[in-house]
Amino acid sequence: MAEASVILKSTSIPSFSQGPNPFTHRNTTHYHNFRTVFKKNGYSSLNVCCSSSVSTTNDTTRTQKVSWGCDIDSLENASALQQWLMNKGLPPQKMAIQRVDVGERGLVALKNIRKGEKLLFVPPSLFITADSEWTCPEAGEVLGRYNVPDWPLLATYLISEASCGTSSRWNNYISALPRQPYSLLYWTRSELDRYLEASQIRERAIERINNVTGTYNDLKLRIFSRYPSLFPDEVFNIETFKWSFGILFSRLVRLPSLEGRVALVPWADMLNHSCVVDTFLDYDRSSQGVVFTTDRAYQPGEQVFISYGKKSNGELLLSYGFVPREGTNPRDAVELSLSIKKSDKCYKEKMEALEKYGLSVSQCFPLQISGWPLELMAYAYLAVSPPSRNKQFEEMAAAASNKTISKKDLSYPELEENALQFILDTCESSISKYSKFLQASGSMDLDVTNPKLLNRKVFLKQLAVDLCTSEQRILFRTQYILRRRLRDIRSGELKALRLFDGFKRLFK
Ligand SMILES: C[S@@+](CC[C@H](N)C(=O)[O-])C[C@H]1O[C@@H](n2cnc3c(N)ncnc32)[C@H](O)[C@@H]1O
Repeated sequence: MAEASVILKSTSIPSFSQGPNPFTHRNTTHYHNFRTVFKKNGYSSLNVCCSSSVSTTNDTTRTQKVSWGCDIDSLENASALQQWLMNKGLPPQKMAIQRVDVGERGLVALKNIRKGEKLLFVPPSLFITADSEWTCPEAGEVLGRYNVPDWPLLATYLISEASCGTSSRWNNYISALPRQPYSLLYWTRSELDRYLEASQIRERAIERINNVTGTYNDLKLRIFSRYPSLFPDEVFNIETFKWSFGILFSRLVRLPSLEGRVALVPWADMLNHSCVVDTFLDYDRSSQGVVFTTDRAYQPGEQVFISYGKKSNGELLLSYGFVPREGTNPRDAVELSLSIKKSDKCYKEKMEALEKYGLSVSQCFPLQISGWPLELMAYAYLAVSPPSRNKQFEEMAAAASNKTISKKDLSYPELEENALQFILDTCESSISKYSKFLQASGSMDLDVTNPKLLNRKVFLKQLAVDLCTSEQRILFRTQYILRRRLRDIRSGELKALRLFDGFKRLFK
């Protein structure tokens, strides 16, 4: 099964458009306690309870107080969901929703499951897609007239259905969704600045929050404000949009066998992620349902996992709100931001060359424990190139871009040492930012008097500490490799110099 397609995909939503954005994990038992404390103390920044007076067809329930979703580990709502799904055509399952160590609730094997077995078989009548029927059809018609793309449409649909309470056919599903999905969408700007200052994920989170806010503002301006009786502020507001986008980021599935269509697939979305598992959800034409094929055997009582895709810890935190335990994610990566110095004599020429290939003077490249991409080295060559190299600027910029098929494996032996030193310097300055945060984190936020706030801070800080520790680990490894390579180059040069001196003396 093609990986990119089957992941529970995330998307950045630059106002009404969607750009896929890949994702992975494993054992995160240690978060469980934090989450439990966090929830038990009742913190919820998103108290999405609305009591709105809306007079649309079929809307008496909208006038009642509606609570959206449930506590993340609520089994009561989950078993009602399971029962409802069975009544609506979900075939008998070899798994059941249970409380689990990794991921709060998950699907646990009831019987022996073989490797290579197909599971789930969720029929299309149970998917939520952009074509699903609206309990309030007038609202659906309006969005249809405005050609709202899938993501904002589904976000609005979820809110609309949630506000319809028991009149919605999805009531059981929505009641079992988490009231507050744990993604970075729910972090405030000051929390992002405080806890994720060292990590590039902070920028991604800010961008995502801005995209969600921009999408909501756009919908409000163009549609909601024109039809206030269909889309009242009390129901369709930024808080509820953050909730619905949080649900989409953490649960929406892209189905490659249905031309990459996106859908919420109840039941399938109770599966948690593992980095060591290599199986994804997809639509199976022969059985006409969403399935996945196990890549290992499970015994009764064991939690069954899928993969959300090959994602770094930062990407998992961004969309899913968890960080795998250190060293367990082989796809983990950290973004290193390289920049051309303003004082560079060829700053303008280099900038122009980069812009030609869709890059900028400040560019991020992913480092992994196993190494760095060729594009990063090409960028470093450009950054350290003297003016005499200006004929090669374009070639370097092209190789630094992943948008071209030009030769990437550039070799400029005379520039190599400077290029590696440039990457090392950037890497070390990034390491020191992480060290500063990790050292300060021990004493951070102990002064909070409000216990609910304290729990939230402890929880978010722990996530940030775990993320920063894993990202710093990759940087340390990169630092080690760079230092070794530089030492080899320098000792090779030294040898050559000694040899040259020896020859000189001989000829004298
Ligand atoms: C598709 S849902 C899976 C079902 C979810 N556990 C539930 O109870 O609704 C994705 C969410 O599950 C949790 N999750 C999934 N895999 C996890 C893992 N390996 N460790 C911790 N949490 C995980 C995260 O909260 C994530 O946002």
